[in-house]
Amino acid sequence: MKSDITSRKDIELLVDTFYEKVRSNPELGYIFKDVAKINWETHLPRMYSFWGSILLGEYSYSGNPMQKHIALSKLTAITNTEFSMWLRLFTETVDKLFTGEKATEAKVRAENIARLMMHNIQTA
Ligand code: HEM
Repeated sequence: MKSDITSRKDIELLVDTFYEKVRSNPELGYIFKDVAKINWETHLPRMYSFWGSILLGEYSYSGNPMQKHIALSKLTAITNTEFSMWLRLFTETVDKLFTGEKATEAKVRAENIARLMMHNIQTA
């Protein structure tokens, strides 16, 4: 039976599963591989900290995601199409693995941040 997101282990499972999907997605994978040339060994722990801070109150993340995504959008198109796909994969991952208050919060926060990112990219 599925349960809620309650531990660092849950966050790591969520993030790992989500980025597995992202990496093999035709619309998103190349942005990470070819445009940002991501180092997964550093990116994944940053994302554990990001979601751990949002959902578990860890205070372990420091960074400026808005600035990073604006910079990225100058290198490749990041439009409603890419954001919709990102959100679809994120929602699918949360729903496949978890259920509960934190699981819902994860989806709501992702949607709100995505909306703000889109707005900032479009007006940058
Ligand atoms: C189309 C949608 C998105 C794409 C293609 C995308 C892509 C990327 C890429 C390539 C990076 C690595 C940047 C770098 O290290 O140079 C990154 C970092 C990051 N992304 Fe996204 N992203 C998207 C949406 C989102 C959303 C909606 C969120 C939050 C809910 C998010 C949160 C983050 C965070 C926290 C980082 C780490 C920033 C840091 O290094 O501190 N991203 N993203």
